[in-house]
Amino acid sequence: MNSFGRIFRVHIFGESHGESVGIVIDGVPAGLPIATDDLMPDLERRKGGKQKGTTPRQEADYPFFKSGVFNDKATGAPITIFFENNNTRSGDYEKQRSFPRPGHADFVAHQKFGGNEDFRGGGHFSARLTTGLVAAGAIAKKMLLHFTSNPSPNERDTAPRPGYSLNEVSNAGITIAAAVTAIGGEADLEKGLQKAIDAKDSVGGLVECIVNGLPAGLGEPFFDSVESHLAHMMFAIPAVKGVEFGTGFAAAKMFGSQHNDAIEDMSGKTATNHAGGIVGGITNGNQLVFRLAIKPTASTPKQQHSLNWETGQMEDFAIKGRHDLCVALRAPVIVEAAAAIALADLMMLEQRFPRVWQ
Ligand SMILES: Cc1cc2nc3c(=O)[nH]c(=O)nc-3n(C[C@H](O)[C@H](O)[C@H](O)COP(=O)(O)O)c2cc1C
Ligand SMILES: C=C(O[C@@H]1CC(C(=O)O)=C[C@@H](OP(=O)(O)O)[C@H]1O)C(=O)O
Repeated sequence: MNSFGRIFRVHIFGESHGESVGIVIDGVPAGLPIATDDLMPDLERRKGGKQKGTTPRQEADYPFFKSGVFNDKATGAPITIFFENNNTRSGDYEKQRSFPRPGHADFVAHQKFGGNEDFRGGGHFSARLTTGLVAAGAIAKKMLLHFTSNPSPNERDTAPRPGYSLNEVSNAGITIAAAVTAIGGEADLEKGLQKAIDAKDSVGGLVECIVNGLPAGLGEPFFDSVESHLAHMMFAIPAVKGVEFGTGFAAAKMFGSQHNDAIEDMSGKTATNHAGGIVGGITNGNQLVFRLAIKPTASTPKQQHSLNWETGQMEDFAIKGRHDLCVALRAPVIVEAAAAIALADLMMLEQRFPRVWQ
């Protein structure tokens, strides 16, 4: 339902204009140091109103720890974090209620939940809920940073299992970085955004994510391939409409001899990385690379023609409110968090974390 993961498991809750949004995280190893300051940098990156083209709705996004943290360390019990919603303007949504927004979840929410849904600000569908994802992601990132293939002597008793030596070059932990690489097809992001501003419309974008330091051997050949696990998580991010790994869709236009990544040595290092770090559903120890297509914001300022479900007619209307002109701008930190959560779960499934937290 609203949960993801098997060992490092998250459960997301809240509504954009309700009292709060947040996340429950199960499976965080006891003893992992956790402080508000660990979460704040990523929560700041996610906030609206800090760069041109993002929503002017500003919230404190201060994480309240409600359970699972004691003396600044994870207790091993579920961690509950919540964020208050204080800067809501629900009137905008009441006024526009007769038009279920095309591209947003108003219509499907109504069909599925029979009018009981909290529609204000998109309710439970809103990107407001990604605050919880980013908080859980910051904790997952911290766990991943501790991964080292070359543990210090006191960690050796629970060191990574033998048989997983392929390309285990990471002594710097697993690091994740995502960035916007295009807006509306323009590599010059400023230009892409300006085009939308000039057209008084919203615009889509491309986000690329790179993970370094992953060991080989994560994932399973079929249903639990790393691509499946990551894509499952990535499609939970509102407005994500496509995911490709490595060369992705462009691979369909290549010869095998071009696409194959020559293996250079017994570490498994490859000369090229068309595979994007995953072969047979399993990480091969090379850099993990994937890209996401992010659709243009549904709530565009441009006039639209769609159903007024009170009159039963298609009519012109325009959405007034505080919206992101380009969702992709705030997406990278969410993508990193989503990747960190999915990968922390895979690492725990493979028992790849040395026991470093007391
Ligand atoms: C960071 C971020 C910010 C978003 N901001 C808005 C917004 O201001 N207005 C809007 O209509 N949609 C916004 N969205 C997208 C909607 O939440 C999303 O399109 C909607 O829930 C329907 O889900 P779907 O696009 O995945 O089908 C945002 C998404 C993200 C990731
Ligand atoms: C509040 C956030 O983003 C919101 C995401 C969003 C949507 O439809 O997804 C719609 C807007 O909501 P509102 O109309 O209440 O301002 C954005 O501001 C946030 O990210 O914290």
